[in-house]
Amino acid sequence: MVCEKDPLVQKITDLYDQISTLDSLKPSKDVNMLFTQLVLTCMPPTHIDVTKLCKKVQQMRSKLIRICGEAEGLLETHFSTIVASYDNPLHHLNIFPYYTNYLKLSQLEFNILTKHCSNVPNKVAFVGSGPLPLTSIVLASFHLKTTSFHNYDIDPSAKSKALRLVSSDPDLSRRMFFHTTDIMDVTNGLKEYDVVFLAALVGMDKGEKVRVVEHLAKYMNPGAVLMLRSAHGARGFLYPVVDPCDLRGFQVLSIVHPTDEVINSVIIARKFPMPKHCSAEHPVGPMKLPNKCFDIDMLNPLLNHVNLMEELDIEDQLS
Ligand SMILES: C[S@@+](CC[C@H](N)C(=O)[O-])C[C@H]1O[C@@H](n2cnc3c(N)ncnc32)[C@H](O)[C@@H]1O
Repeated sequence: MVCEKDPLVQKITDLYDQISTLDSLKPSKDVNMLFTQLVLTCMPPTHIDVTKLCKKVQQMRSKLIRICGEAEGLLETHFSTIVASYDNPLHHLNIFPYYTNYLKLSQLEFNILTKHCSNVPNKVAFVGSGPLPLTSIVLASFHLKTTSFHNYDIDPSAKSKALRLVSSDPDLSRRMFFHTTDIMDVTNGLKEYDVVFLAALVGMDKGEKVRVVEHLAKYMNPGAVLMLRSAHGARGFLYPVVDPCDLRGFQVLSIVHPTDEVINSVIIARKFPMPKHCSAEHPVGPMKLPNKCFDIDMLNPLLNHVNLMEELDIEDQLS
């Protein structure tokens, strides 16, 4: 059990106390300084397992994740507006301070996707795309150049802001679509996608995340791929952690934990083909191989020498 006496937890708690008393979470010198300190504190690999926190620290973590989510939304809105003020917004994405992080995260997600999928996806959904849909833009621009991207966001302002970024680009304006809706209200439309990305901030606690995943399991096409963003170690104080056991209805193929400035872990899973004895209401549980398969490879050369830990690829185990 990890409690508040742990030195790392004490440091995170101290930063939480300062951040939670800020008048506003909008980007400013103080906000940027505190969140930079928080990210640098949570980034290094650590012994901490956020599923084993004492009640008091768990409560602080839940509040901190929501605060980080709100601040991230405000940061993306702030920079989306600045980038959109240029004639060719897509040539100015590097104004966003975490643009290179998204380049690396999208490269990693593309490498993982191509490792498990032989065909180039025709249609991809990104759930929780936000006012600055960098993942869709980077994947569409550099990696999946014939794929169409359907971006879903519950926030009405996200669509109008995102459209201002891509509408001046002849290629992306034809391949990028934006929908304002709660993903829980999208049903049979989910069947159209070869790949669904689920943003880290959709489902802010375990219960919410599981409900979203179960909804996707119910309506996604059998055999379609789900790419989820999670967190590992102390990074679990910044983002919700997705446990393979939460992925009922999916076969978990690989889990990758970057150890550099790419904060999110990446999980790739495939929706089971619907067995005869199951129905959409009662999806089959995840095929989770015994834990002995979940060895940690410090560096997997197949993934372009990105600094990461990879939990062994399940499909290799099955072959
Ligand atoms: C701020 S963006 C940040 C995306 C971030 N890069 C990530 O990977 O999570 C997260 C977006 O998810 C959206 N969102 C949260 N819950 C949602 C839901 N149930 N359906 C659709 N969008 C949702 C929020 O409105 C927000 O704009």
